[in-house]
Amino acid sequence: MSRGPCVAALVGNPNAGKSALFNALTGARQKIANYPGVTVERKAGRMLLPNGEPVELVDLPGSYGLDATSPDEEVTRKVIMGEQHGQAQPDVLVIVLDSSNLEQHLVFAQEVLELGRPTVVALNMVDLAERDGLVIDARALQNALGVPVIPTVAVRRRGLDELAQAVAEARDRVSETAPVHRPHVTLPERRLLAHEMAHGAILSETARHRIHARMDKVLLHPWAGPPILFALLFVVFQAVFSWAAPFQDALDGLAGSLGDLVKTEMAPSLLRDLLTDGVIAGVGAVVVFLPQILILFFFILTMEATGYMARAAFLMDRLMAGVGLSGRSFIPLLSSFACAVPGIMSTRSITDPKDRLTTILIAPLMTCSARLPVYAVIIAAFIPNRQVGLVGLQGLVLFALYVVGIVGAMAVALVLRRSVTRGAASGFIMELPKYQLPTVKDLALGLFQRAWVFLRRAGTMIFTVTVALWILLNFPRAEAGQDQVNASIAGHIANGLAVVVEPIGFNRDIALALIPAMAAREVAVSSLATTYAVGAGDDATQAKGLADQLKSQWSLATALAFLAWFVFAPQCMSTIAVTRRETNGWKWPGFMLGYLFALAYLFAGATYWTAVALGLG
Ligand SMILES: Nc1nc2c(ncn2[C@@H]2O[C@H](COP(=O)(O)OP(=O)(O)OP(=O)(O)O)[C@@H](O)[C@H]2O)c(=O)[nH]1
Ligand SMILES: [Mg+2]
Repeated sequence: MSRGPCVAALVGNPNAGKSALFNALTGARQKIANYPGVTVERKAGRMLLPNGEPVELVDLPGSYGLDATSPDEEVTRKVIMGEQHGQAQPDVLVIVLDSSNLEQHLVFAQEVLELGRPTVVALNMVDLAERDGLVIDARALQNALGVPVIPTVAVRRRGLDELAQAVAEARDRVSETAPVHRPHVTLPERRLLAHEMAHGAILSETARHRIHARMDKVLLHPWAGPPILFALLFVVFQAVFSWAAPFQDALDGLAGSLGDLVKTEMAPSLLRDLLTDGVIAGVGAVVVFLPQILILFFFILTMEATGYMARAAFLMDRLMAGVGLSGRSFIPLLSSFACAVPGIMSTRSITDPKDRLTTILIAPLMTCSARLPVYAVIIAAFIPNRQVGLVGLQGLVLFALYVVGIVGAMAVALVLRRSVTRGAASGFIMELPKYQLPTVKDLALGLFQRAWVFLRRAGTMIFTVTVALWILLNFPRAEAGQDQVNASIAGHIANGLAVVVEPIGFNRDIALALIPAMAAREVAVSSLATTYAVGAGDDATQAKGLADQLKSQWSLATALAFLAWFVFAPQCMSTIAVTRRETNGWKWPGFMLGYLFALAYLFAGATYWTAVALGLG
């Protein structure tokens, strides 16, 4: 028997709490959320056995069976079977069961047990079972399954020591005994057995979950459900603007006084200009949107944790089927509102390859959080902060931009499913997770992680690109009386590109911002801020903020065209890279770039000319 570090793997149905257990046992911070299909890759961490011995613990994507049909389930099967490259076969399998959903989860559990490997069972979510009025006899289940059964509550760290102890004992048995092979049974037989075992283990059941059933009746109602979802999203976008305002003003003020401080304390020099025009004006222009990002994620994380998000997927299933997608695409598309990169990765839970490809191709149309600073800067500058009836106009415009992205994605899906990714929509079965109140700790941790990601991007990529742009904007130096931006290298390039984008109403400054913004969309904001700061030179106009600069230099028609451009334009290197990885080649990322740029150009142009015709030019 090999005596390398012991390897244990967490296996089970989706949404059983595997990642929550993994985090609790290893101190990792894997994403957990209250819907199936969150984990799509294996992830290893280190946990300690009670005797202090380290064990490699592997978190796996949830699975319904070992005959893997989707790419993420394939990973689970391979790891369990020891066929995954670079991953030692687990010595111990930890089956994670949702105790309030026992019968269903016992089906896959039996299939894993039939492998005859050293196994322990974590009877997780016993708190939810109790809440729903279920009392479960872990002993009876242990006798029925023939392996140790440990009740756990991953999110409250209950039962963790006992689980670690059971893993240690199972691990010791590895070296002593040869594997016992269990008889192989068919799926219907497993279902029947699961039913019997679940009923044998459930001691009592009261009808406490009636409230939740009633909530589902309303929230999932074919007529009442969608308006509720719509209204909820509407509130979210109102909040993004109105709640963030005071915080954003404070940050804005801070950046302003920081710039003033540098200006008064340092002698005029290129370094001083780099600090004020590049770092503070440029990077600062992006950082001030942190409050908005956090408010958006507060809602997303809350909806995920409560179980409402999965209901939204259920509601959208019919609409998705209409354009040839299944409700399974909903979760990846939803994740893309945060960022298309994890969104595209989570398409691994989609079984049908064409379904999956279509979802990957339209994911960048979902409004990712990197677009928020771009939209917000333009909206704040050009859309008056007025009430229209009960709602604010700025929030309404933001909401509309999100809707245009979604409608665009659905239209593209419809076309793709009838051409390049032709095929029928596949059926959709998703178990609905239980309603839960989000824990303050998880919510705070999730927000902290988002803030960290955002600030790290600002400090690394956005900072680098902005400084590079500042250099290209400052050299060669302009002669007296000449415009510095026009004289610079960046200005020359921008003037060239401007010819191409002039027909859609874009000016030189926009052309200049679009190139560095290929790295990431927020860079458009920092680039504009830096360009205006450099262009203004040292005179009084520099005191003006970015919003005032935009207002004085752009027409409303140009601003609207710019917004339309960013709904479609594929300005994100990471998305292209992840698409290449997930589709194994350059064909589909190339296709994605082509069709999105074409749409961006078309829609920005249409917006511009319509606005001009309406007299907004
Ligand atoms: N109340 C309660 N909630 C739990 C427990 N364990 C996990 N959860 C919650 O259940 C949800 C699912 O947990 P995850 O850890 O993401 O589930 P998973 O098994 O990794 O799911 P996939 O990655 O989709 O396969 C999350 O909202 C967790 O906060 C528990 O013991 N009690
Ligand atoms: Mg998981």
